[in-house]
Amino acid sequence: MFGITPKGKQEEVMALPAKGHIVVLGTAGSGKTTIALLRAHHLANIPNGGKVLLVTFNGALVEYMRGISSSQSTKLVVENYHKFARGYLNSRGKMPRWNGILSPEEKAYYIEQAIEALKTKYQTESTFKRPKEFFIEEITFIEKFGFANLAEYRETERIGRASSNIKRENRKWIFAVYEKYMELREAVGRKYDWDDLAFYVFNELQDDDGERRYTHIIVDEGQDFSPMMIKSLVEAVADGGSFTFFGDVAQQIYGSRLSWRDSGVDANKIWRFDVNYRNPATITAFTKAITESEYWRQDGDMVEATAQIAEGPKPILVKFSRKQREMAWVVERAIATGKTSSTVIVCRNRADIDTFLPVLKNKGCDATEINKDTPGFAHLKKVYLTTYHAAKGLEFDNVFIPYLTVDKLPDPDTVSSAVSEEDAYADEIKLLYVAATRSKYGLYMTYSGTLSPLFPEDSDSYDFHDEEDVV
Ligand SMILES: Nc1ncnc2c1ncn2[C@@H]1O[C@H](COP(=O)(O)OP(=O)(O)OP(=O)(O)O)[C@@H](O)[C@H]1O
Repeated sequence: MFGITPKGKQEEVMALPAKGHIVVLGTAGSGKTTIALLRAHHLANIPNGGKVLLVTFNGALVEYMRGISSSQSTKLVVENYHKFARGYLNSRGKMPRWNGILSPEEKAYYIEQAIEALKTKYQTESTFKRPKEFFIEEITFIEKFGFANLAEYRETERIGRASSNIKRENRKWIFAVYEKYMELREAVGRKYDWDDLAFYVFNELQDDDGERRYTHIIVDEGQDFSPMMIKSLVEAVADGGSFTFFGDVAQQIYGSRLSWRDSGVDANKIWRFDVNYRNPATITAFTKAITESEYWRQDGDMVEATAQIAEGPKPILVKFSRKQREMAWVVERAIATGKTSSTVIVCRNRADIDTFLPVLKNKGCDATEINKDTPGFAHLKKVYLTTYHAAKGLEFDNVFIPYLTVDKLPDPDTVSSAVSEEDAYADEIKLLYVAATRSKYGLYMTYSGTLSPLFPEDSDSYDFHDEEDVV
């Protein structure tokens, strides 16, 4: 499949027996997705073997994987976690046909109602004066861990998070809000939210002694799966089958900061992929500088690249006097590189994509936006537009990252709704890392105004230009 020969540790992982738990941690571009796909095909082709589920986080990556694997095998299913979860609960008659899962906004609403109810009941308790975001984050943590009761929640250690300094005796109040929230949502017939779906899948699987659909389950981008999501997938594997986890903690961008190590995966050895097959050494030097920022949270599971295969120019950062000029330059350059290579403009949010799309179209450029619905994204020689989040797992010859200003990165809305600024900065800087590591060749970054504090300013890992140098 797609003409790649696994090398070194990749080859060793390919040769592992088709049973038990396997954990692969790898740096960006080290072939995690590639080996996940190759291994999935290999397992699906075992004569008389069972079905294989390859599961990942975002929809764009699912499409990308389906596109590059061009598999017709009915024994291999590639989908995102939520599709698996909904499908499974549905097969057990546990998924309401309509409105089964609360949206994040609805979840916030019911949590707020729960806080209000408890505030009225316990008027002197100061915990209830904390902002709603604090409760949302804490309840989401409870859900992602799948604590069944207060005792389990109270016992757990919260490490490395600013919000971890909640006194243990106060956790009962947070748990009370959680229980009230559950009561309120049940009263309106809503069974799940996106963060506790996995908990119900896990419980359902534990009660389900029917035959398992999948003999082998492989997770790609596993760093963004909650412990409960992983537990449920492990539980979904048929007896005698295998569970393989691929992940990169440096690319954990969905804000959970929880570790796969809390999910009970039992691998006797951790495989570390440390050869970067995608980014040239010039880009790896730049992304390493990102990880040396004061905002970057170190994690012992992070794997650094020890070798690179690709070659390319040094990344550039261009400063513009005005945003219009910045946009005009990015559009012009992206159209130029898009004629001969796959090129992407990566934005912090959809609104920024919307500012680029009409300008590109006006210039006759048939740019494609990549989002969860984009079918079969491929490395076509053209211009793509995407968000930092949806770029995850993908790769392009040339990457443009515009608007790297203090008012865009970190995203002000994310910072203001986060429990602590420190946590928000630690999450947002990973977005920059993810975007920069998408490039196989060129990396062009721009800003007008004040540069984002998340950008590694004092670094010789990129070339700085004023707009006069480039226009
Ligand atoms: N053994 C190999 N030989 C040649 N090319 C390889 C090999 N392994 C991976 N590649 C190429 O390296 C690039 C990165 O691979 P892949 O997308 O699988 O990495 P990844 O670890 O999933 O990256 P990320 O986590 O950054 O998304 C791809 O273009 C892939 O084809």
